[in-house]
Amino acid sequence: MSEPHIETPQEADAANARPVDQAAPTGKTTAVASTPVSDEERSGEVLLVVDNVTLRFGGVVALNEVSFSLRKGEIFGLIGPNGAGKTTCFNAMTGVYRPTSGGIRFQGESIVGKKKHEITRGGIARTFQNVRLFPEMTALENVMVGADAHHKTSVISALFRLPRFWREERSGRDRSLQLLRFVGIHERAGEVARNLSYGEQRRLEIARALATNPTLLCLDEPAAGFNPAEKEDLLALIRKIRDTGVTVLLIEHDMRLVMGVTDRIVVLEFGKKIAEGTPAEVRDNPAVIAAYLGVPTDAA
Ligand SMILES: Nc1ncnc2c1ncn2[C@@H]1O[C@H](COP(=O)(O)OP(=O)(O)OP(=O)(O)O)[C@@H](O)[C@H]1O
Repeated sequence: MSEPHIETPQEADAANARPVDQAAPTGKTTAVASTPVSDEERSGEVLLVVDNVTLRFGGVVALNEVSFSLRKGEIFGLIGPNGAGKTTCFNAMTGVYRPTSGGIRFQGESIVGKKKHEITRGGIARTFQNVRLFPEMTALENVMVGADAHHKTSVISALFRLPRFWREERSGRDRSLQLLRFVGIHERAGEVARNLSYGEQRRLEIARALATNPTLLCLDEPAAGFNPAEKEDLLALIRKIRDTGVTVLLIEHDMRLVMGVTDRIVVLEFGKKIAEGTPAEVRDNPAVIAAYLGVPTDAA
């Protein structure tokens, strides 16, 4: 496999700047009748609600009145052919794009219009389709950047290296090492990110996302470029993450992987939801089979 390009967070932000404007030229989201907050949302059983979301880029309708909800503790798959709107949906949920209309609620509260860092602090973390790490920083430092999202150290405390700064620095380091161990790359803690193998980089991204202490972890094609053995290991890691109480939302092209690990799945095609259900229900759905024509339907 060719050497992967590590997109730095700065490059990523630059790439994202234009679409935000395209997605919401007026800077305002059109109000549409939203579904009321349900008892299940209030009790925390339902974690995230995507409510009738439409998102346009000029003439392209990337999401067309899409609705679904995620239950606490499940592994949820978002699938669909190329260009179906999966990444756009992630971007709307994580504050990169603002829906043209519709609502998104997390733990019963609207997150439309919130900034990316506010959404991260609120409990939604994500990884990206392309690896995005600080290539010259060590694996440990990359994870500590994620842990920093929750630090309370003031600028004064950091500048003058007050005790609070050192306490947080130490606890951030310890937790980051634990997370590297959790994803299985602790032996590479001191290595700069660009020297890690592709698979290690993808695991590092997951560790960094987990460092923000998410309630919901969104993984955008985490198995892209993996061989079958690496995919099996990734499945085990995703289950292990869920077992710690984190809800997982997974975009994935590999049908076998999606079918093997998810509790429920939503299928998008041309920005529209065409199916929702358990892996078995979705696999047998004629609309899904048609959307994936060319992909063997027994791939699962
Ligand atoms: N920034 C953008 N500007 C204009 N159109 C965009 C932009 N981002 C996405 N689109 C369009 O929106 C549609 C949905 O794209 P999106 O990337 O969300 O699909 P996807 O399901 O994630 O596809 P893939 O599996 O190929 O990553 C596509 O038609 C795409 O060309």
